[in-house]
Amino acid sequence: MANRRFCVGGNWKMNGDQKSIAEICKVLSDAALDANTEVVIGCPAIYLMYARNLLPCNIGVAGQNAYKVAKGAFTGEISPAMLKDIGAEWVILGHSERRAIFKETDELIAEKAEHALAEGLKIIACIGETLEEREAGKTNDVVARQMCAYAKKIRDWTNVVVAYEPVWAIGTGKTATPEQAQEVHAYLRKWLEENVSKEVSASLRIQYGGSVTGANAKELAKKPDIDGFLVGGASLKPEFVDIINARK
Ligand SMILES: O=C(COP(=O)(O)O)NO
Repeated sequence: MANRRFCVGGNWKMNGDQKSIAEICKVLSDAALDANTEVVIGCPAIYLMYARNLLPCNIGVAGQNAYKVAKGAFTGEISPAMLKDIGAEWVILGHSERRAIFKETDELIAEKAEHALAEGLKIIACIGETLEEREAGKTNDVVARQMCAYAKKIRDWTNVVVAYEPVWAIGTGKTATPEQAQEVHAYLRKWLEENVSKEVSASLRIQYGGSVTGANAKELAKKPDIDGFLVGGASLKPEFVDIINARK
């Protein structure tokens, strides 16, 4: 396996309340987690400080979105500076739900990435194709287009993790096979080498996301270009510990 620290993110999306968040934070705090795996929790913004105070410091917390400027008249938005101010070290950007439901464009997401990095946050930059795009044989074209938009704004990839999340696998139970996921991850590694640098291609962690569970994580984790996961539904359950320990 390449020398990239395995990184597992939980994306709680718009789920949870104080009681359930305290419960899952206790499960994570009490669990014997693989010290070689970096763990990041993407918590709803309103509960970030609460989760930050409940989780041990070896588990990072992430916003699930942030705007492209530090402050101003942007009702309802939050900024990377605010995330940092309350102890969040990460932000998830470009999730397919932000793209599909909230109509975020490649360009806006890339501007958000640029600003979040400039503010000192680490980012999980999401990409992924729809079922229609895959069935039309356009998977590589789509992820290349999305990566190109990020690459126009990202100068230093040190604090970037990319999450490849095929939209057709998110929340559907139709997980990409390890071979399907590895094929796209390998393509992304090649794209990075050709369009960014050999060093970034070798060092950048690429997470897989889309119906990852405690039952399928180990097989996915065996693939050489899968460097972790971005987990939705299963990150709200105790089985998230098994996913974190997939390489243990
Ligand atoms: O959206 C996802 C994946 O969600 P699921 O694990 O529920 O498919 N990660 O950001």
